Amino acid sequence: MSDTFSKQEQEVIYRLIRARRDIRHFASDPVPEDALQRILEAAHYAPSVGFMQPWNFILITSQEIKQKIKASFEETNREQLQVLSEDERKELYRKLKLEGIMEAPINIAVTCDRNRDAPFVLGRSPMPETDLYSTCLAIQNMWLAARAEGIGIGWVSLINQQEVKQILRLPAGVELVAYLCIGYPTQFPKKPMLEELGWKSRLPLKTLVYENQWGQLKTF
Ligand SMILES: Cc1cc2c(cc1C)N(C[C@H](O)[C@H](O)[C@H](O)COP(=O)(O)O)c1[nH]c(=O)[nH]c(=O)c1N2
Repeated sequence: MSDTFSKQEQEVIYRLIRARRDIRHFASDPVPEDALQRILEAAHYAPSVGFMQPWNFILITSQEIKQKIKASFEETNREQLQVLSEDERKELYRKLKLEGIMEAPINIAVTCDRNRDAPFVLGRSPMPETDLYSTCLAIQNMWLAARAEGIGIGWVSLINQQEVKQILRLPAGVELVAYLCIGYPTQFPKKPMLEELGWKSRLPLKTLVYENQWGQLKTF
């Protein structure tokens, strides 16, 4: 295997990054086992603090468990609606579909075992949350690999974390990082749904790059 990437390969990765979407509408077609295996392997190749590899993946297909998670979503979503005060924004929020728990053929809970390799994880002590950040990197790898396979992933954080930890019987020290819905999407929209529906737009990159902020620097 060559250790350089051709122009064509480079284009593929940038196209993939832009084409990835958060998916809430799923078809009922099952996810092939070999594709799921590749997606999980992609996750497992993520970088991690001290090479800790703190993640685990809980595959959920049980209707009963999904229903319990969906109930947690519904309650949390109702609470969030109450937090919104402006009428217009509230109306828009009400229209958003923010999960596909029951429709997605597989749900995956991604966890972080904070005690793995304890007590000494190289590089974690000064920034204790780096094990959680590592787990998020694994999730992004999954998201991209799934997109390459034509499979969609939707992240659902509108759930009660403690309640879901109990439903999934996570042991002490194991944190729930993400609850994901996985399956073939009805479509991959060109833009984020929140952008399409006018909730929020993508910020211009140049407003986020602080060039020469210390004055004396000429170049980065
Ligand atoms: C940590 C975290 C948590 C959530 C999300 C994402 C991430 C990274 N997103 C998806 C989010 O709305 C989406 O990524 C952005 O709107 C941008 O859209 P694309 O992902 O580019 O399609 C998300 N979406 C949703 O419908 N319900 C949810 O609860 C969440 N929660």
